[in-house]
Amino acid sequence: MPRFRINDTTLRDGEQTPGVAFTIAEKTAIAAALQAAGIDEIEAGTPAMGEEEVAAIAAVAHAAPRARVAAWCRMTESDVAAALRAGVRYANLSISVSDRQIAAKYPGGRQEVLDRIAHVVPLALDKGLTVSVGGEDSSRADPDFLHTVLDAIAAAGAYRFRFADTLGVLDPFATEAIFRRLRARTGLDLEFHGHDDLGLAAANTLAALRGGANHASVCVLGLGERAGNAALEQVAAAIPRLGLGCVGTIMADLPPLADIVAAASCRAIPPGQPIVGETAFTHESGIHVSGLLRDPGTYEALDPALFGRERRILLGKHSGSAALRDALDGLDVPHVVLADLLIRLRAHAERVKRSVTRDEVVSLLASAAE
Ligand SMILES: CC(=O)SCCNC(=O)CCNC(=O)[C@H](O)C(C)(C)COP(=O)(O)OP(=O)(O)OC[C@H]1O[C@@H](n2cnc3c(N)ncnc32)[C@H](O)[C@@H]1OP(=O)(O)O
Ligand SMILES: O=C(O)CCC(=O)C(=O)O
Repeated sequence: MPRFRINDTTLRDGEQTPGVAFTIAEKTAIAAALQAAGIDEIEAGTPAMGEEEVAAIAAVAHAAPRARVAAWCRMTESDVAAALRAGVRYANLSISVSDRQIAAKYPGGRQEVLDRIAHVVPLALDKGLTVSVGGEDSSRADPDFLHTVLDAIAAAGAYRFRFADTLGVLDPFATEAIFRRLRARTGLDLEFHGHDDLGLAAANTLAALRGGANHASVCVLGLGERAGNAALEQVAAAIPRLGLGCVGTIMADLPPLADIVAAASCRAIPPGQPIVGETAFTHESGIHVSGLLRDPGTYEALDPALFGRERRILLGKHSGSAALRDALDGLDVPHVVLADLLIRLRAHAERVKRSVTRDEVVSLLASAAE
């Protein structure tokens, strides 16, 4: 079973979510929760943003001494110098690799990209940093040039290449094929960083792992630039569930971690958010509940207890008689009354537009008897 590394970038790409801005106290609280949840690497921020951010990254490293705390840097000497001021031991040095971005950023074109890698990576290594190189816009890069970049990174002494689907334009089939080619080309560690513009970030991340990546770059709750990144909790839960491999993540710590991040980012967790949403383990439909009451495995792919959560069965418009009987346990309700009660329950649920409580059902039962 391969052991995949879960690298969280909530404090860097997650904070790039429009409108999200963490204080140092929030950053350190998130970092401590990430470490407690067994997250392998924490990308703590962008030191080039200034001395406040440098201090925040230093505080994160202090708050999570057991995780690998990394700084995100552009492929420049000055960004590396800023990372060193933050006192981190790991740096993710990023450079654009698609011709579209290269043309807009680097007057020296592809050669400048290769020259920067050859110059800045050894300089960072000399200063004691462990270096991963991020290829911005890798998904739109010329595959042959990407291979040249991989060779340049390996020659310069970095240990990992981060393939970024910066614009979120990949699908899982293409992603797996790309990673099979990259894996065949290089002995470097490979990381996938996916964006969710098409809602495929988590699926693409899993496809990259299938294809040969051994690191997943993710954000709690799928925060991140624009539509966000792959959600940490989805990727970490899916890897063992799908039999792809194992992770060091402590699943029961994911819901409290999500609560901390939601509060710090002033964003409510959508009720149906996988793993951590309020209704992620809640059932209403009659057919499901009838099956669940006999065997939870009939309609449950993930055991809520694994995530420190509980299964809930709620009454509503789609309830059936098994759910009603279960809710009214202890009350002897004849079959015909139950059938009438179901009709009343459906009408009531439509009126109130929410789940219906047991007390309300008992009142409906009483009014039926009048
Ligand atoms: C896809 C991603 O998520 S990439 C990460 C995005 N993250 C951020 O932007 C973090 C927040 N950013 C900031 O605070 C600022 O943009 C800073 C501090 C990094 C830079 O600020 P400024 O110096 O004012 O530059 P500005 O933001 O206008 O432009 C970015 C500069 O970085 C250059 N650049 C962009 N990517 C890279 C790279 N990977 N390597 C080297 N240089 C780069 C751009 O070409 C531009 O250079 P120029 O100033 O010579 O034109
Ligand atoms: O190059 C990297 O480290 C990735 C940067 C990023 O966030 C992206 O390209 O989406």
